Amino acid sequence: MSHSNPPSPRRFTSAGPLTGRIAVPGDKSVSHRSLMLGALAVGETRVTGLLEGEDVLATATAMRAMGATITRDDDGTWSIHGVGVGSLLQPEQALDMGNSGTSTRLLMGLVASHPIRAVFTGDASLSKRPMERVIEPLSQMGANFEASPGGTLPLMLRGISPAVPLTYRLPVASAQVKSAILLAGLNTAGITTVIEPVPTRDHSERMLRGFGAKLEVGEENGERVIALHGEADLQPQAIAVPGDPSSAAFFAVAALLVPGSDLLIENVGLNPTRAALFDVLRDMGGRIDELDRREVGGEPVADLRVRHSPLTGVEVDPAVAPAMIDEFPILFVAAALAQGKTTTRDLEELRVKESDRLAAMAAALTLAGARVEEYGDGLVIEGTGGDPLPGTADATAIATHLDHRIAMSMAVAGLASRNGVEVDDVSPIATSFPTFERLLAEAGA
Ligand SMILES: O=C(O)C1=C[C@@H](OP(=O)(O)O)[C@@H](O)[C@H](O)C1
Ligand SMILES: C=C(OP(=O)(O)O)C(=O)O
Repeated sequence: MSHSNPPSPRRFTSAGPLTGRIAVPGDKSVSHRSLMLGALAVGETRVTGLLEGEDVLATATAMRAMGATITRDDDGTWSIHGVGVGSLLQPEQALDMGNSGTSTRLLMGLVASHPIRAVFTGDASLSKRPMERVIEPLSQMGANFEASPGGTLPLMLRGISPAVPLTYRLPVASAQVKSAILLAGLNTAGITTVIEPVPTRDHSERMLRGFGAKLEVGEENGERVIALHGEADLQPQAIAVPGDPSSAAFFAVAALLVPGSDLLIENVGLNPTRAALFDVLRDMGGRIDELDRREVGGEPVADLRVRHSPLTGVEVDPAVAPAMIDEFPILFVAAALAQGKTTTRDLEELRVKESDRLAAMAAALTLAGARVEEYGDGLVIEGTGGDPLPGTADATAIATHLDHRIAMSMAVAGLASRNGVEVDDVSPIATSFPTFERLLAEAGA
């Protein structure tokens, strides 16, 4: 789980166009939440299309350690027998969260309002990420923390029951912080309220309602107000997880960049709080058509037909950033091959993901021959106008810093390069998209 294995370097080179149809694995955010909410419902929740990536498997292991029975049938359907809100057991060993920020922060919320103690550990990347953003509101609800200096993992959390309901205005746009508080609110008498000045992905709200929690979403002074009624009774569900738009993003950009490509990506989740990358790519001139729009598991989905297109640089509106927060690394690759300049700003949050994604992508694209300027809060990229990037020299490899999205973004850059791009370690890709390389091969790249 924690990537102690030796790194697996890989060179990605231009091959043929991407064609045919592929299906990307299930959405990571929805998969985590299916396991967590299933573990809190009494009875059997069944989940199809669950992402079987390391991050989600870390959540499954943690929920088992706290009492849920979680199994996988031969046909790939997952079954979760939950313990009920308020009945999580104290885990006997430390919860190893691997590389996963979502597992860590959301589970901290769950533990916070149960009378149990849990130790959270993670890999070298996760151990640098800020946890103070959840420690602060969960402490206000009554939980007690012993964290490493700077509010990082490893940390010990002592939950409390009854916890105190909280009204909390998010100081950073973060679905993980919002979700941690709402999950803590499930076992807290009274109403727990989160105020979001900037809307973030709303899977928690949709799924909490789907599981039968009483949750109201309103608007006050232009801010979203989410109120959860505590001591909830969750009902088991049948969940079909839509394909992950954050995974589809790599194939969409690859197909736009590689001449001759015409690729169908099936069953892509297009929740408006997630899908802004596809709008930005269309603004850049990308031919991305939505076919057969429908609903899967309470989320809008469509098949995406993506054709090679000349792209033009754009100024990305900071207001759309939360709806494409994980897609900036791959957008930067698209920008590196567009005609003219792409400007991004207000992206400080990218510095506290699995890596500092502004610094990592600026260094990586520069090494591959792109023209990139790094600022405190964003990148400005002058594209090649469609010419392939030079690529990396034989003895140099892109540093991925245990960050799956840097590895996959630079793999796509390799497909659109003259000499190929060497990535120092592809093993982190298994955290969110274990079938990435197989699907690249299937699509002909
Ligand atoms: O709630 C979630 O499932 C996620 C929220 C986002 O993180 P932040 O809340 O830190 O922005 C995102 O980057 C992450 O991949 C998944
Ligand atoms: C930021 C990400 O995930 P997490 O925060 O769960 O590690 C991501 O998948 O890009």
